[in-house]
Amino acid sequence: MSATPGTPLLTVRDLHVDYFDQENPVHAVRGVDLTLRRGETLGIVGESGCGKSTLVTAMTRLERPPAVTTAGSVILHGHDGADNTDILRLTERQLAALRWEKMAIVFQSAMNALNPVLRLGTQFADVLRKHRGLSKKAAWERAGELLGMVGIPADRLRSYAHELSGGMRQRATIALALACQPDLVVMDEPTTAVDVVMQRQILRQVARLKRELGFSVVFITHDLSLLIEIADRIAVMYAGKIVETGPPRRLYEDPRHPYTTALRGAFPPLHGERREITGIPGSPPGLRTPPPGCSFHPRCAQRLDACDREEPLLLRLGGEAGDVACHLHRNPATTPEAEDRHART
Ligand SMILES: Nc1ncnc2c1ncn2[C@@H]1O[C@H](COP(=O)(O)OP(=O)(O)OP(=O)(O)O)[C@@H](O)[C@H]1O
Repeated sequence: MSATPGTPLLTVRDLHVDYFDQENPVHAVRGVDLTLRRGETLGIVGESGCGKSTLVTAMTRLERPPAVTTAGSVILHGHDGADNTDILRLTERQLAALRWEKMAIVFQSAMNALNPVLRLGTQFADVLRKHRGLSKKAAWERAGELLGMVGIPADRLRSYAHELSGGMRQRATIALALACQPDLVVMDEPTTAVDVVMQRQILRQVARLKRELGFSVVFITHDLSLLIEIADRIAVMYAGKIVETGPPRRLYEDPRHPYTTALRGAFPPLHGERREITGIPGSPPGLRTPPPGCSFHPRCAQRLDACDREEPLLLRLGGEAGDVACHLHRNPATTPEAEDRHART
């Protein structure tokens, strides 16, 4: 983990994931491009059903049938750009070597991540012995330190998951994810099952650990206000596509995509002035047959003639401002990925 902060850690290109559960599949991820830099927190936000979980499970090869990754690449960059690995091309054995050590995932429900019939210490020790080659005694000691990092006393190592509070369980899964000091920690709605006070405490702990240990985070939520507080960069996802990216401040003060504006209105800011909360009319489209053109057009108050016919490309806004895919913003310079895609179609 000594590589330079700010260099790319993960590059996702043109990722497509379908659920083949019926003759007409669900196109849950439809050509996603993303770059995660070392040491950064990238937030992915969107309403339920926009494809966030499908995206991160495909990126980490944790997707389950009937999900199939049909195209794309997910490059994990080695230190200083060397040893690039396409995660989608790895064998199960190669993947097993990456899991925990390079990337770990924290799911929404800690109960799913922790084994109910094993003591916490046994679960931590299993991972540490397998991936770190520690002796049983050293593994239990290290497990105690890891729990300590998230504010859980080491004597809880003897507890079973059901004996812990919801907040403690979630913090324990975060500690477990950090056991082998991975470069990447994916967090899929890690704080939805806990109350707001615990949520803040957990997020503060994650931010502190990230500063100390230097890992990168991909953080998924439907709450844009939360990401404004914790993310270095945000990607807004709608109907299986990234429709806007940018730094939190720009996205909050000057959202360009009408969907981002709608999401901002749907969640109260955690700090600052109080605003009226406005719901987003309608609901995200079914992804077996996504709407033509811009997928948001049926719900968009600002739609133009082209919106139900032409699909807007993700265009660069310039500098560090990010990208947007919306016909209201046709002028920004085309991204290299968009040009490349254009040339191929
Ligand atoms: N096992 C499955 N079989 C068929 N379709 C699925 C399956 N799982 C998810 N989908 C569909 O894939 C699309 C994306 O779902 P996904 O769970 O990735 O969205 P999400 O943004 O993570 O939502 P949430 O916040 O509710 O988890 C949705 O249309 C959903 O109905």
